[in-house]
Amino acid sequence: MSLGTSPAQQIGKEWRRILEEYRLGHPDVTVLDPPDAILHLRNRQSMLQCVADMNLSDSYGRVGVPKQLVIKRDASSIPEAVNEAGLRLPLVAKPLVADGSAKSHELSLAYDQNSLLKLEPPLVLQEFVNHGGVLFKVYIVGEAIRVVRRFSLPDVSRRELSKSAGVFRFPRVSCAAASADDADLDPNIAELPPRPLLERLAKELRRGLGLRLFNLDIIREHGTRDRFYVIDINYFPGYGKMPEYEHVFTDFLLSIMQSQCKKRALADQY
Ligand SMILES: Nc1ncnc2c1ncn2[C@@H]1O[C@H](COP(=O)(O)OP(=O)(O)OP(=O)(O)O)[C@@H](O)[C@H]1O
Ligand SMILES: [Mg+2]
Repeated sequence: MSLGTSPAQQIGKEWRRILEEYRLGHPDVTVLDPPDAILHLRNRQSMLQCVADMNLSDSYGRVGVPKQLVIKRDASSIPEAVNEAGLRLPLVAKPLVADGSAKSHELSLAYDQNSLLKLEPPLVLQEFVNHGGVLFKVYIVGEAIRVVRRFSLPDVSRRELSKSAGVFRFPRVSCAAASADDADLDPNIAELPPRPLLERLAKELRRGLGLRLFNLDIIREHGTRDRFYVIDINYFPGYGKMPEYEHVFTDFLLSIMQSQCKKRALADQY
């Protein structure tokens, strides 16, 4: 093992080598998404970079990422780093690595400067954006897009913030959160993001990430109609929760087969 490489990274490398060897040995096998592009989503900093670079803004709305900061080590440096970066409390602390393990989903909300010292790097600190307690899960399967509403963390008022202190560890919201589709929600918050905006976002992300099977968590900033933030992107999420998943997947796989057949037919002509 080379110095500076963790066992997990080493296994990851070995796994990629095996996949690459298999791909080269079996040119007829279709690779849906390349392993390197998938790995890009395993780090909460790099996962949102594509959205940040895109700076998507049109007449339908604006899509960005919450202001964030990466802390690699040393919790004692956090308060100063937060001040320098101009991040406003409360902050969501997320483990830097998002590898699907239970640990990587242990998120917390830090309300005050002192509580920042209790956090455990490596992590990403993200400004908490009030969003009316509802988030949108946007599923991408090739060209197809499906959106569902989910309950999320409630807003934190200025008054509440001034009275609160400490680190609040919160459970995995997406597991507990039932569908918010039938709930009696504020229509301004519950309204799905405009379709044309989602289509542009999905198209740019497919291209930028080089992936076809992923989902994103999007929130609408409270008090706005058209200000959106992407807070999370996952590779191959639980598609069982996506409406019409059987049809969407069948169409996706069929379209891939058809384009492969066309390519082969063209290659045979020459
Ligand atoms: N910047 C933010 N502002 C407001 N709420 C946030 C923010 N980041 C995360 N949350 C809340 O925390 C929840 C979990 O965050 P996130 O999706 O990043 O973590 P996760 O562990 O990858 O979750 P999962 O994989 O279950 O979706 C979100 O669903 C949302 O309710
Ligand atoms: Mg999420």
